[in-house]
Amino acid sequence: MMHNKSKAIQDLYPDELAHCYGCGKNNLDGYQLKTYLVGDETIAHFLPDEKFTALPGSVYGGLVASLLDCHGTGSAAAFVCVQENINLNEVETIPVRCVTASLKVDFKAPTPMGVELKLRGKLQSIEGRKIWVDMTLSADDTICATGEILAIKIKD
Ligand SMILES: CCCCCCCCCCCCCC(=O)SCCNC(=O)CCNC(=O)[C@H](O)C(C)(C)COP(=O)(O)OP(=O)(O)OC[C@H]1O[C@@H](n2cnc3c(N)ncnc32)[C@H](O)[C@@H]1OP(=O)(O)O
Repeated sequence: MMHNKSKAIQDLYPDELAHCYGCGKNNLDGYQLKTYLVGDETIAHFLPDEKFTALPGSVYGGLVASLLDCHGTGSAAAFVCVQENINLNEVETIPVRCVTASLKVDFKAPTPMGVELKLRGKLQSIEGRKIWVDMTLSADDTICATGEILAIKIKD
């Protein structure tokens, strides 16, 4: 997948904060989701293994929520950097880390197995340490789930 030359947000997390099961580069058993800042939105792709089946042929909702969770915190960190004029192409590690305070998921359609899923994130607003991001998770051209996250920027 081409995402210009930018690194994934999660690959910029410092090693001591890169163990998340959903997106930590240092968690070899985890999903290792990769979120990229592309223009004014964030993108990630994920192909679920069959073990994440709910009903035959469809992806279990907990995985969908996990992907939105990790894409949301990564997106929030990226949007804070944009606001603070931090160029992600010029840093070795990202100086911002966000955790999930609240996550809302709406399941719109069954998420099919065997299709690469696409996650997109758009900044809704930033208020102090609070960052709200709107997300979609799609398979081909169908939006299977939408998500809204409130992420909190961790204090230094
Ligand atoms: C130093 C390093 C630490 C290590 C970090 C590990 C990072 C890696 C982890 C990787 C994770 C990967 C991703 C994952 O999976 S993260 C895993 C799931 N998330 C968690 O486990 C987070 C658990 N919660 C907390 O740790 C704290 O509650 C946090 C850090 C979120 C805030 O506690 P903190 O003491 O910092 O701040 P605050 O309480 O003053 O709140 C701040 C503002 O936010 C508002 N608010 C809060 N909650 C809600 C809510 N539910 N709805 C609406 N609003 C809410 C609150 O009113 C306030 O607003 P205002 O009054 O200012 O207007």
